[in-house]
Amino acid sequence: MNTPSQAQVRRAIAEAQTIVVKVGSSSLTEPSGHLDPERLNALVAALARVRLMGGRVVLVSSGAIAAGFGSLGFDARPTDVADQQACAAVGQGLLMAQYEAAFARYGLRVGQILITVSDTIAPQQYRNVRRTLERLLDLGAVPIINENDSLASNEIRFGDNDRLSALIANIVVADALVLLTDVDALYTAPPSEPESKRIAYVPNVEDALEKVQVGGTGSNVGTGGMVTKMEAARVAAVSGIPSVLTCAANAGPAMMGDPVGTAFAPIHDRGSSRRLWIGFAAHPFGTLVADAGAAKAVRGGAASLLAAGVLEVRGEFAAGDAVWIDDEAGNHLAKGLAGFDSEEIPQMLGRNTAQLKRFLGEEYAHPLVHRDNLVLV
Ligand SMILES: Nc1ncnc2c1ncn2[C@@H]1O[C@H](COP(=O)(O)OP(=O)(O)O)[C@@H](O)[C@H]1O
Ligand SMILES: N[C@@H](CCC(=O)OP(=O)(O)O)C(=O)O
Repeated sequence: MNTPSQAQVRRAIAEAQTIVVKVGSSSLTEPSGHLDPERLNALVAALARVRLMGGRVVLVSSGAIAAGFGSLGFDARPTDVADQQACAAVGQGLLMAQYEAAFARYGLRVGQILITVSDTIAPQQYRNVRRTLERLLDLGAVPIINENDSLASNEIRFGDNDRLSALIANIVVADALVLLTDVDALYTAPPSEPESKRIAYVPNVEDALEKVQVGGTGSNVGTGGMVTKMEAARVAAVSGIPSVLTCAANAGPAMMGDPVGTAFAPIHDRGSSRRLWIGFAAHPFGTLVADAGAAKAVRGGAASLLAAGVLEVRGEFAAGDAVWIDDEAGNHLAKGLAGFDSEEIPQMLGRNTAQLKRFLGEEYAHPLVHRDNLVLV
């Protein structure tokens, strides 16, 4: 696709029918671990305006831990996982109560959805998330999403909501992604560096990743810093979704297409949201090692991975979990959703469909990974 101009990208954002907005902890809370209702209300005013003009708005809001730790007696954001889980349990309720009241002033309803990483992996959960979001939007409500921090642990969590917001943008087939944080734009280096300069437009975020010096969080409540925001902008861009990054105070102008913050152009046409989901969200639990023929077929794009072409299975996974498909040299060829549990697979290896049917039964005469569930990497 041709690279659009900055004006075209800004216009696409202004005309977006469905828009996903992500706001970070530092934009909603005080360093003391309490909500800042004034800033939250100002954000809601900007979102309500878009909603009342007919836009479909999905809010991905961080801030549960940062809104909860103060009232539980912590001086700073706790680092212990159980403390974080407890703070999130308290803070998420406070956050939603404030959002509910703020949106109600505009006659708008909100609906809370809390997501864990495992919900983004399992196909059935993925479908549930999509269906609930679509129905909420059809009913005119504003879905408010956060990671389910009370059930997340360090080993398996998004941690920040930046990447989650890009995945949500895919699920709801958003026309734009807005990343709101505590800096007004992406800079050539962390803004604390005296030489850093604002970047108004990024035509190709993959190229920019090499040129921009990105750092971690600048606040004591945020987590991902600019690294995860760039990753979110990249996922959106390769999914065909334009994005804009700015501070929460600029939410209104950013959604109106004004030249604030940093705009990121889409770099591909829009793909199937399910495939993007597999490619970006699903964490592989194991590996299927393809022989040379199967590797060639998978690389070619349109083939399923058949048991006849698989040499080895590694790891423990259930049918529907994501797995790597590697060649014999250990290179990742693709990511896909397994059609069988890992323990069922060894008896299937090397057998063609007729043999699988004869020796193991009809239910085994299927690909290990169907081509509809497979994404090249
Ligand atoms: N190149 C950069 N341009 C802008 N900000 C950067 C850059 N590198 C690092 N940062 C830091 O990223 C921070 C925003 O990330 P974070 O604190 O995680 O915010 P949030 O809580 O909104 O997710 C900024 O405050 C800034 O200090
Ligand atoms: N889900 C967590 C988000 C953690 C976090 O700090 O995220 P962010 O502010 O987006 O970098 C929470 O609500 O506290």
